[in-house]
Amino acid sequence: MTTTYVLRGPRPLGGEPADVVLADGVITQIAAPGTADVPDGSDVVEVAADGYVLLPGLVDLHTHLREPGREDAETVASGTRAAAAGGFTAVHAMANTSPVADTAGVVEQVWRLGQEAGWVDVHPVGAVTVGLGGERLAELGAMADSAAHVRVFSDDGKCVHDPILMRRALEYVKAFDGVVAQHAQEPRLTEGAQMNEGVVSAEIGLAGWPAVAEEAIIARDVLLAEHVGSRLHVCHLSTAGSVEIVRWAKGRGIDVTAEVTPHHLILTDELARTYDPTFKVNPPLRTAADVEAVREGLADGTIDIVATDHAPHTREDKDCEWGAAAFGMTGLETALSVVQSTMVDTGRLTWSDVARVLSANPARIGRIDGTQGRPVAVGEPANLTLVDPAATRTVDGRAQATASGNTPFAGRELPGRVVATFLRGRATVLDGAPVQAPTGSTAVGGGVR
Ligand SMILES: NC(=O)N[C@@H](CC(=O)O)C(=O)O
Ligand SMILES: [Zn+2]
Ligand SMILES: [Zn+2]
Repeated sequence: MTTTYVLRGPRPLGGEPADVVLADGVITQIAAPGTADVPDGSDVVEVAADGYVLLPGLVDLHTHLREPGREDAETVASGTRAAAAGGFTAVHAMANTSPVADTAGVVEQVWRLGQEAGWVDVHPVGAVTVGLGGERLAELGAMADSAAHVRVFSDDGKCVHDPILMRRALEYVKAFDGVVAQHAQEPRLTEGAQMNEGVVSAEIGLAGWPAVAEEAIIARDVLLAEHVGSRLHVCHLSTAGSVEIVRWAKGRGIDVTAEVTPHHLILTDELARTYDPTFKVNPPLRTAADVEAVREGLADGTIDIVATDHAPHTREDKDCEWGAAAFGMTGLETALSVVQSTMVDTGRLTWSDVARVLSANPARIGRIDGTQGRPVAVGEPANLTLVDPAATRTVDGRAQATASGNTPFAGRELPGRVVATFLRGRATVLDGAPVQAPTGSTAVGGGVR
């Protein structure tokens, strides 16, 4: 018999308090506090949730799980456990593994590993080009038709810079309502780049990565998407100019969506002065004016989602001098807190907006909105996250569930704590801690069927 959970008094989407009952994988009751009928004779767990906010399970469109190939940095099991701890019930796993996820075989392997781990639904992203080489289109159709039902395609880590290939990819994915998620980085303008190009890079003498290297690709790609009538997603947008281009493109009716990472909502290139490679990331941390622009873009809907770009790296790849260190920072376990701190506690987003940018919209863009990113309503799958917004915590990299310690928030105090996460009614996190590895899940592949 499965456990029935009775959540006492949480505020769904930050609204009025209610009792919420989860049974047999779905939400079976939403009732006035104290009035929910508790079924007799079943295995019932009551969760005191006064003052907590109940959100739909979070969905990440951009996670690096590193398996296959770099299991020393993260595995599907460790990364998805971290995801559950951060309040997620689904993640899209980026294709820059080794081997690259550019065939039906590799995406099915990642999808199966996700099912076996059972922490969240894992939806593999397929590579756009063979081996992320930027020269030949991968077998997008075979990945789409595979058991993994791939709908998101990306060479993330690398930019699809050849305009002919980008055009063909955009045309190709239309056949199965897929999307190309572009890592927008003009390679020639960023050769040797180590950080944002600006006042700080000039002062400390690190090679700069200019905003125009991102903006030029986004401008090109929205025009290509318009030309071929396809769907484009912009990964980890980071500059004020990029926000303006996406705003213009949407105004023109172009089918473009965009994401911002938690770190680009809060951190700036001033942190490079520490020469601590924890702050080395692609795209680089930008200026305070850019941070303000991405917050504004997220608040006004120009930016559709927050995606973590969780990029775990081993100690060897990060504990070295800045120039030699890998690009990337972890994010699954701090994302919601950063969004609360920068957007909710500042009055720029409501909790209902948070549900939109961290659950409904990413599920829709990834075409998994049949099962994830659903409303908190009776009859819906019980994919839920219970958050205590009044809690504060000091981030301890070593105490996290991810196998890698490269969090940029170590030692920082952040608001909010994920108290519980439910995947189809089964608790993956309770009392703020991942619950013993669940045995397999009933995850279905992504995409519309
Ligand atoms: N964000 C990063 O700095 N690194 C990512 C690649 C990427 O997202 O471009 C990684 O795979 O490590
Ligand atoms: Zn990227
Ligand atoms: Zn990435």
